[in-house]
Amino acid sequence: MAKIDLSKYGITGTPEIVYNPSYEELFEEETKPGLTGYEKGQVTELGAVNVMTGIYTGRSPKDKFIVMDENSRDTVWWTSDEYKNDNHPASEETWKVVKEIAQKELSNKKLYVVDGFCGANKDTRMAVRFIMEVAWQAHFVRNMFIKPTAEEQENFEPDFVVYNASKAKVTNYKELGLNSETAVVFNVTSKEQVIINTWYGGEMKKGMFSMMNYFMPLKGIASMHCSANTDLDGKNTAVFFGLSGTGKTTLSTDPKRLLIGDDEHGWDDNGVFNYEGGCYAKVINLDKDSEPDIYNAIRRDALLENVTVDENGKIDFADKSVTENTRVSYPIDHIEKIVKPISHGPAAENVIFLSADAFGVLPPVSVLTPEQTKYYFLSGFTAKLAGTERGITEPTPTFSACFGQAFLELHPTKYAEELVKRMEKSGAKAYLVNTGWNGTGKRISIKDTRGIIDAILNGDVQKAPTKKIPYFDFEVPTELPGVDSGILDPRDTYQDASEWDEKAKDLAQRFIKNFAKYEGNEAGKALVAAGPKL
Ligand SMILES: Nc1ncnc2c1ncn2[C@@H]1O[C@H](COP(=O)(O)OP(=O)(O)O)[C@@H](O)[C@H]1O
Ligand SMILES: C=C(OP(=O)(O)O)C(=O)O
Ligand SMILES: [Mn+2]
Repeated sequence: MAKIDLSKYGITGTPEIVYNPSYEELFEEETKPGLTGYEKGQVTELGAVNVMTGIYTGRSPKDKFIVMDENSRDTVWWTSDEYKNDNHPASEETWKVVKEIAQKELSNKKLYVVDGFCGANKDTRMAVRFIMEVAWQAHFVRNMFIKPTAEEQENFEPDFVVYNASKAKVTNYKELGLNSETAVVFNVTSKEQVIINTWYGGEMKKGMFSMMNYFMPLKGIASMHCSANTDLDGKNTAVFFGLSGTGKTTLSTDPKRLLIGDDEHGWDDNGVFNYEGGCYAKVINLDKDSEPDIYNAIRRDALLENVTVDENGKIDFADKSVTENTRVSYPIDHIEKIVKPISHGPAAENVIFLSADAFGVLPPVSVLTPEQTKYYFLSGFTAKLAGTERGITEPTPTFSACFGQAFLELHPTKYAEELVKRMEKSGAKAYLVNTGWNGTGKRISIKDTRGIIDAILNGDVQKAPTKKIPYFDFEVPTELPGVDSGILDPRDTYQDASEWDEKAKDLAQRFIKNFAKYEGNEAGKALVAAGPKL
């Protein structure tokens, strides 16, 4: 095993480094007798280990900062009064201080170092080195990132380094211009990330996604917050955009298709490729029968987070006393039907926008025109579901540009441009699928949504009779095999269709108001006609 010297990262006095541990070693480390608190892993009845991630059980977007320097100043899409987002600027002085806090925290102790790739394509992937002091965090990144081969490991030169100092705090955060004792800070020039005072694994995973979202579009590659799969011949790719909890992982894991990836992808001249080596599924109320493949992926080497487990290792997936954002990470090969050995498929032919509409207005499926595609992609209307972000405790309607605003480092129009360019070339069709609520007050069933996805992917939706939905001018099918026809027009799910009408007008108004931020230029103004009208 290659030796590693951490003094070049300003980390000194390290008595022991567990470098690129095997799954066996990770298991030993995270369940070692004597571990206490949030470091302690518990073996469950399914063989997977469960850990508690502490106070932070979801991302903390208010604590996300990017160093503003000569490279980032004119490229990063900074938060502003006109368009608030999660790209808060940090000064170079602040960077110096937070990096020192991390170096100090990580010095003089036993550490875990894991190397992995972000991006399945050799030409454009990022080699990432994670340095941390908690064993299960090493397990998490081993699951989520692409594992180098023995030869790649020998010659591993990191392009990017992540310092995870989850046990440290930024005490003088006010004078540093930070938001709290917790900080997640990126430096796109030195290519480093520092994490302080949060243990949530998602900060490492979505952190590197944010960095891919910075570097990939600058190379002309579409960078997408989506899952992806392809047919059993590996020829007919579909991508599923959606904010957290809208169904990317659930719906892309489909025994009739080969999974490419469940969350982060690029689309270049050769097609759609995964950034990751694993999946990160929500497990709240996980049901063996409606999500059998995810359920079966929960075994030895998978890592559960914040799930309620009794002293005998029995799991209660229904319990949300810690958080609704209970999770499992597993290497992608825990799913049987996957593209191997490289998570890659040809250019997408179907592009699906998943929106979990908490208002119950959007039809379960709408066929979008090319202009509507651009409008609804930039709008990114959906609900933030409970738990994934700090402070969100119930489904909260939001406009999250490109269905992943929290991870966009460039202006949303850049992602739209790259996506549309790729879609035009492949002739991809686009659909808006509501995986959220309707007039029944309940969430649309996974069974109905799966039926809708099947109909999109096998072409039935193109043959179905359709009608137009007022205000939005959505074209919706009125009958689809395997789907309850009573839900396809959302008005039919209300006791009184005028209730839908009221809500629809309100939602249309919200779209119009939100889109104003794109109307500053001709291209944005031209799209208004594709949006809702009152
Ligand atoms: N109609 C539906 N379609 C997809 N998921 C649904 C639906 N109804 C309920 N769910 C639940 O919503 C959650 C979707 O989570 P997940 O697929 O992990 O989202 P993402 O990968 O987009 O973050 C799962 O817990 C799933 O069981
Ligand atoms: C892990 C996250 O989301 P997703 O469910 O999209 O993977 C996240 O937003 O922190
Ligand atoms: Mn997911």
